[in-house]
Amino acid sequence: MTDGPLLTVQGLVCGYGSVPVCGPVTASVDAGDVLGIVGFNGAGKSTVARTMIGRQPALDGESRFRGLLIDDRAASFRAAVACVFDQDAFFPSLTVAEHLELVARGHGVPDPAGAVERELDAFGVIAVADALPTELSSGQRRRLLLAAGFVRPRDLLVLDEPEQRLDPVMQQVLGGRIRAVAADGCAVVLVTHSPDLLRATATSCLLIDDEVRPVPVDAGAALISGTRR
Ligand SMILES: Nc1ncnc2c1ncn2[C@@H]1O[C@H](COP(=O)(O)OP(=O)(O)OP(=O)(O)O)[C@@H](O)[C@H]1O
Repeated sequence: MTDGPLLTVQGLVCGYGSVPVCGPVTASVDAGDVLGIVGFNGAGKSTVARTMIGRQPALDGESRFRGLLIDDRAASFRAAVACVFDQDAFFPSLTVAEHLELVARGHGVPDPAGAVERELDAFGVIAVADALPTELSSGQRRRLLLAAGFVRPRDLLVLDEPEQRLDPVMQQVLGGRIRAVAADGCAVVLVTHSPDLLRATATSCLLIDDEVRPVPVDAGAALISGTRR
C-alpha cells in the first residue's frame, strides 16, 4: 500500500488505431472519492474509463493503481477492482442468485450467502433470484450486473452508465449504494448521463471533450442536463 491517490492518470491518450477520441486525460481518485465522468454521446467516456483501468491500451500517457503501472491481468489488480460496463455476459444455466454466489465465493467473501441475500434485496431482484438470465427483463439483467459489482469486495469500482435501463426508484437506490461504498473507503469512477446520479454521488467531475478538464459537479450536472453549455 502506498500513500496518495488510489488511481492516478497522467496525460492518458485514449483512442483506436492511432486516433485519439478526446484530449489527454489527467486525473486522480482517492479512496472514498467518486469521480464523475461526463460528456456528450461519442465524446469518449467509455473509452477513457476502459483505458484508465487497462482494459484497452493507451496511445500515450500512463495509469497507475496504488502507484504502480496498471496490469489488468494481475490477479491482485483484478481482486481490487470491480467494473460494470455495458456488456451483458451471463452463464445461461446459472440463476440470478447463483451468479452472485459465484462472484462472492470467487472473491473470498466470508459469508457468501449473506452477501448474496443483501444484494438481491438491495437491487430488488429477490423475486427473480431463481430465474435464468433469459427469463429477465433488460432492467433486471442490469440490476444483476450491478449487484455482481457490489457483492464482492473492491477498492476501486468502475461504473459505465450504471443508470441505463433502471427505473427512477432503482436509480435512487443505486445512488445510495454508491455513496455507501464510497463512505466505506472505496474509490469510484462513474461514467454517467444522469445529472441526478452525478449530483447525488460525485465528489469531483471530469468533462470529456476535445479538451478534457475538471468541472465542478454542479456544472457537470448542468452540462448533461442541457441547462448549461
Ligand atoms: N471499438 C471501437 N473501434 C473504433 N472506434 C470506436 C470503438 N468504440 C468506440 N469507438 C468510437 O470512439 C468514440 C468514443 O466512443 P465511446 O463509446 O467512448 O463514447 P461515449 O462518450 O462513452 O459515448 P456514449 O455517451 O454514447 O456512451 C466514438 O466516436 C466511437 O464511434
